Amino acid sequence: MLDPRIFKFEGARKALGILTILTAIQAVVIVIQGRYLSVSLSELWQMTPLKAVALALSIFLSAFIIRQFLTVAKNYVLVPFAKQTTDQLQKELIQKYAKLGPTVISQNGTGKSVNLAIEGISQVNNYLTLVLIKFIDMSIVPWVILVYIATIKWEHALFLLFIYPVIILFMIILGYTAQAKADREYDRFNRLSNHFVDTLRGLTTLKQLGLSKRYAKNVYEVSEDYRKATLGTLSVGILSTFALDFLTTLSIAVVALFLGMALMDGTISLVAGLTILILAPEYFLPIRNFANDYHATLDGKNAFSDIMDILDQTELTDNHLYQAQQSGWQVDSQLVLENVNYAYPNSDQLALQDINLSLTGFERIGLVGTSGSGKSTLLNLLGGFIDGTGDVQIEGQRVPHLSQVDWQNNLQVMPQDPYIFHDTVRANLAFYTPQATDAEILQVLQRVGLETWFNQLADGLSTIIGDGAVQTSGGQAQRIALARIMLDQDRRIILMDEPTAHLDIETEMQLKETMLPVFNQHMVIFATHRLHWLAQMDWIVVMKDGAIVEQGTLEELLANDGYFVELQQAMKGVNRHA
Ligand SMILES: Nc1ncnc2c1ncn2[C@@H]1O[C@H](COP(=O)(O)OP(=O)(O)OP(=O)(O)O)[C@@H](O)[C@H]1O
Repeated sequence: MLDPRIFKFEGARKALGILTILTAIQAVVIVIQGRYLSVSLSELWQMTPLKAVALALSIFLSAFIIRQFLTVAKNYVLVPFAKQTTDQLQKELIQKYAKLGPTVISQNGTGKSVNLAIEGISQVNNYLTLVLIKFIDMSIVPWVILVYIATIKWEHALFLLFIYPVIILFMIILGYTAQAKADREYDRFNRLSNHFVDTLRGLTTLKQLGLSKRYAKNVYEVSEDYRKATLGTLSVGILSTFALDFLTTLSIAVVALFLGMALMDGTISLVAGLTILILAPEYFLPIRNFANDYHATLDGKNAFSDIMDILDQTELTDNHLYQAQQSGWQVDSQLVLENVNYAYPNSDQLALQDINLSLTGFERIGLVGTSGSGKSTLLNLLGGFIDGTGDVQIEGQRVPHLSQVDWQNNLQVMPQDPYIFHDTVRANLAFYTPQATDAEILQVLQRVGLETWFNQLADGLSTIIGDGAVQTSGGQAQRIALARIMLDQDRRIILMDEPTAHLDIETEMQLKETMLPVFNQHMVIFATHRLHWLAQMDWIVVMKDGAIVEQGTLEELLANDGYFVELQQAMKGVNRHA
């Protein structure tokens, strides 16, 4: 019912402790309220003068007011706790995304990941605010009332005690059905989120292919699916509310019947009978409240569980094992991978198998292979975003993976679609080098050929670019990524994942001219489908189905007349038609 991981949060025990005390007081107050309402009614029924009933009435009224006051006080304790917990959860989740890296996002999908950090957090807040109080109420109030009723007439207490597990059983059955429906709804919602983000991302392609209408229909169908799943959950929620109300009302009616008979027999006084009758609905109220809100907050429970699962993922604690002996990657530095394997968590196939690679100093290494051969996975492994099994040594130091802080401090990355942050030109360029001066940034802008573009910007280096501001073309984004690399003199390893794949050949050639000098004094690992880059590489690694099938200089590979030559023919064909 409650995820025990809630108790891990700061202030949880204190808040729950205070809530428990307040609820216990409230339970006693409910009993007093019921008792004195019965006394007042019974006295009034017997025509006792109002003055004589005044004390009982005022006790009842005071209990009533205190009860309401305690409800407010409980919310006063819970709301800040829920807010603080969800704020902390949001911060931790985003930090965890940053620590776990891109793999966690690709596992969950971008839509779901974003959704968890925004909508999921508000659902968790709702869940904590609604369910916690109800849960504590349910754990305390009925039992205090039951003990009191037992002191009046144990038979009724016994009946109420027996009926309780029946209700719980009923709730569990309906709860399972609701949970299954809510899980389905939650899955659909995540699918919808991912679908929505994919559609937005691919809008240009869809428009170009004239498929946007068909895709809009697709989005409509996924939304419809989600709507139906939501209605399915709601219908179980409504059914369960109805069933619980029916069952509790029936139980109260049975109690009333027995009380009526006992009154007629004279085995119970009017005050005692009325007290039991007034307290019986109070006995069932917490479980009814809990059940009602439980269904309404199932999505919050699911979001909480998903967020906690991500937060519970083990982080690497051994990322300081490699201690750089010299300042950064040098001409004599060496990285050796021996028999390295890697499988993505959601797949039982090896995406990298038996990788043996030795990289030294400022080499330029070309990574080639058909689509899906494992080039990006190998770059991710070298970047320390994923860890495989096998033997890894940096400068002779054996490490379990490359997620080593000192190693990653050498790296610069130039992906296919460099991300332009919604920030100033200055911040976007001085990404690796926050200390860069304006003069240095301007010089680099000129070197990468962005001068004309820059001169048109309204606020110079302070102009905001990125999503929702000044947009950049694919070529401009690549130049910005290159400028980031140029500004940094310390990081000497550049990982490039088909950085020119989206560019037309003219832009690519212009960019190539700017890029080649940057390769000097760097180790460059360059995954590409474009043949003309290979002539600039010192060493070429040929991949197929996750394995390195050949490696050597271009001349050696050509002389071998093996898979590389076959691949080259195929690439030539593609490149010619590109
Ligand atoms: N996040 C992922 N989860 C599961 N499998 C994945 C994931 N990313 C890639 N793969 C699989 O791993 C294999 C290697 O993919 P990878 O992206 O490394 O190939 P690639 O050579 O870079 O392809 P491309 O040239 O098309 O970018 C493929 O079979 C791919 O389906």
